[in-house]
Amino acid sequence: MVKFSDFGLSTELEKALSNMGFEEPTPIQAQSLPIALAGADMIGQAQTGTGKTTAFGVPMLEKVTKEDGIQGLVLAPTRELAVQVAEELNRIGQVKGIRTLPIYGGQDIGRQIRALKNRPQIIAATPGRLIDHIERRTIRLNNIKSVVLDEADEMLNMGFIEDIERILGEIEHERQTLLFSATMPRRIQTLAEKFMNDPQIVRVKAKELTVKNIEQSYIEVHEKQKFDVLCSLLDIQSPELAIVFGRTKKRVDEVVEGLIKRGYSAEGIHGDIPQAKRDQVIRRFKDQTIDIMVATDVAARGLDISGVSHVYNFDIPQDPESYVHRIGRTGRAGNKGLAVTFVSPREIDHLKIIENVTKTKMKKEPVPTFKDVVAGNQRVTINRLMNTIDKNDYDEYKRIAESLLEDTDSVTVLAAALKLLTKDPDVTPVKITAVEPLRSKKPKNRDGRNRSRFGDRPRSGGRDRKGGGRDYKGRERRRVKNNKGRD
Ligand SMILES: Nc1ncnc2c1ncn2[C@@H]1O[C@H](COP(=O)(O)OP(=O)(O)OP(=O)(O)O)[C@@H](O)[C@H]1O
Ligand SMILES: [Mg+2]
Repeated sequence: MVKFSDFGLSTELEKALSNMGFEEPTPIQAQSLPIALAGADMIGQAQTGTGKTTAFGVPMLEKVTKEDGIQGLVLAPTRELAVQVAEELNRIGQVKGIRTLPIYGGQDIGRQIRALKNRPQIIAATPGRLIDHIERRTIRLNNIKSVVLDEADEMLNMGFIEDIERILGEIEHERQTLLFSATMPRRIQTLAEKFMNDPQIVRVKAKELTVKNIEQSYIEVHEKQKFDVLCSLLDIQSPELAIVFGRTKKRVDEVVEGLIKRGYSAEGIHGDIPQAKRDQVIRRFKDQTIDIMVATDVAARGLDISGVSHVYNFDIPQDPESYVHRIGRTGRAGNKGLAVTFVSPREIDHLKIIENVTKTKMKKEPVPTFKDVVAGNQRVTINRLMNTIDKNDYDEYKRIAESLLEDTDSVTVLAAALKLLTKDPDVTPVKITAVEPLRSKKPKNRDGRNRSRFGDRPRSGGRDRKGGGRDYKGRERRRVKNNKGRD
């Protein structure tokens, strides 16, 4: 068995990893640590939730010193991911006194400039905001020793290539470059050839692109029925935490509104929601104040939130990569997860393409019936009742119970109590604007050029991660002109 102590790590980092409860390295960590620690450039591909952050974080943290200013740079496609990577690197790097600062669009730039005065050694950034800082000369990259492109393929999808070229152009001196993702479309090769120095490729061998511990199924459902089916599944499966993915921002807004109307605690996240609110939604989801997060693909990549037991694709994802990353928000670090994808009858071909590329098969499940929902709600009540019995904290009710049982038999009392406790299926009317089914196309055109014909996705790779007009004005204007703007 490989151990973290096999890699000659500094005692501080080895201790940090054991403090985090990491007993042994995951396969991607075991395979990439020797290469990355030796200083080589590397491309790492491994399934979602298998510890890629630590696989690149540890070599970077070993390389930087407390002095010398900013020496490590991680680029990530979304703001939430930049924040999360910074948190993880801070947790590991703390013992060595290494600080990582997240730098991302939508957050007050003055606040970031002040935070930079604390002299972090590592920056985890989204490309757009980093360029703002480079232009303002508030971040200098002349001491960078190591660069990581996390979710590199997604940054290409989003049209960040020019930004990345520009950033790496600022770091032309000798540096180590690492590139990580769960999916590696061929276009990555071009990026690697251009920016990396003879990179070694580490692929954790797996038959499927998705992890085994996620149970995958699909339900063939007409567009108009989707919302009711979602509510039925939420009642039947009662997820600990669930992420519902929708195709567009409007879709996300409408689903959130509908869920709230029917009494679920849900909030949405997409590119038009102000960053402060986005941060709040993630926080509230993490601490389980809300238990459903509805999102566009902005939340599909990299997010590691423990307790996410279910992923629902309210709309089938655009491409197989998106599917892999979306469902990968559950079933992380060896935990189990369940992913259900809604497919309208005309989208079955598209589903087959996803199955072929990911080399998986989704199990077809029937549309749940009213009876299933009632049974699901009853199960929830019984679980609650059993939990209460376990807690043994109901002495004050015992006397009332005894007096009730003097006049009525126990089965009747219990049945009435169960009925009272059990939620009726909520049929409050909810209207969700219908969208056209996704037409299947050969998945070869992934550069986003044709995306506008699907739903209301913006043209030109414009997934959905726009900075909301808050970024540094000059850049925002230029991006609008270039028709690519996010972050
Ligand atoms: N060696 C380890 N032992 C146990 N848990 C680990 C280990 N390494 C990482 N983890 C945990 O596994 C979870 C997933 O890690 P991480 O977010 O790095 O996955 P990932 O491979 O980057 O996934 P994605 O492709 O979705 O970005 C995290 O909660 C992390 O703390
Ligand atoms: Mg990751």
